[in-house]
Amino acid sequence: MIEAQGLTKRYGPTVAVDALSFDVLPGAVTGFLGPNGSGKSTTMRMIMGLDRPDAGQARIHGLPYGELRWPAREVGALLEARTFHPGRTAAQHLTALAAAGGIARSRVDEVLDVVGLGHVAGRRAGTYSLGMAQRLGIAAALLGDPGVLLFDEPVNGLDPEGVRWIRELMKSLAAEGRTVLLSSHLISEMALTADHLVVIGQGRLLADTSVRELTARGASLEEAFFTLTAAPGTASAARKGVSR
Ligand SMILES: Nc1ncnc2c1ncn2[C@@H]1O[C@H](COP(=O)(O)OP(=O)(O)OP(=O)(O)O)[C@@H](O)[C@H]1O
Repeated sequence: MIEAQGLTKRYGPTVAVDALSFDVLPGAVTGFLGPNGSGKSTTMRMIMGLDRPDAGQARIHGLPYGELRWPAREVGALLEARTFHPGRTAAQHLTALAAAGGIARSRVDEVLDVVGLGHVAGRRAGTYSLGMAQRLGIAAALLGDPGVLLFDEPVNGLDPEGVRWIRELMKSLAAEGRTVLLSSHLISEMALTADHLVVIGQGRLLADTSVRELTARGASLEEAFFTLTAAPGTASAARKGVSR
């Protein structure tokens, strides 16, 4: 389980995340939706202990990331693709991560197979396409077999087969009882993948509800999303005004 309580992050005058509270429960895919710049990545970074909140707290299994005993075995995240050394092979990259995280070496081959990179594991990761790099990032997230997983835009750069693969992977991870938080800009994809949604705008919570409930508010999930995120003065809000 992930808990965010009053999470707040400022960058100078910008309030990136504003008193944000939500829980992410196990056994479901929770979609994390919001317009560009609404604070999704910053929130995920605070959950993973990479950014320090100015106020509030994020906890995983009841503890801040920094207090987890074996963090790599409790939580895995894909926050950015290409966080590997380009000169290392995928197998070398994952082996180094396994050693640092106290994870058995045998997991490296297992996760390479799960993400479909087994046949190119000996190639330098710097030569990978964006889609292959995303798969390597997912392999790294899965390496410690963690119960909590965060994925920031994992379908970026993936072809249709890859997008479908991600959808099925997310669902199967949730079906195994894991906690899965997934951000994406693709609302249609979210409608197919997520069970629950946390929607934010300008760093604030706009909705914390099931996909079914939010979809029922409008003609489609996309319409419901636009209605929810339409801030005064935006093009989207103007469109709404005209239609009313
Ligand atoms: N390191 C930083 N320094 C200054 N401002 C930042 C920094 N990181 C994020 N921000 C600002 O914080 C706000 C939230 O950004 P964030 O990347 O968390 O949003 P996001 O919802 O993930 O966006 P996107 O969907 O475009 O990836 C934005 O206004 C962004 O410009």
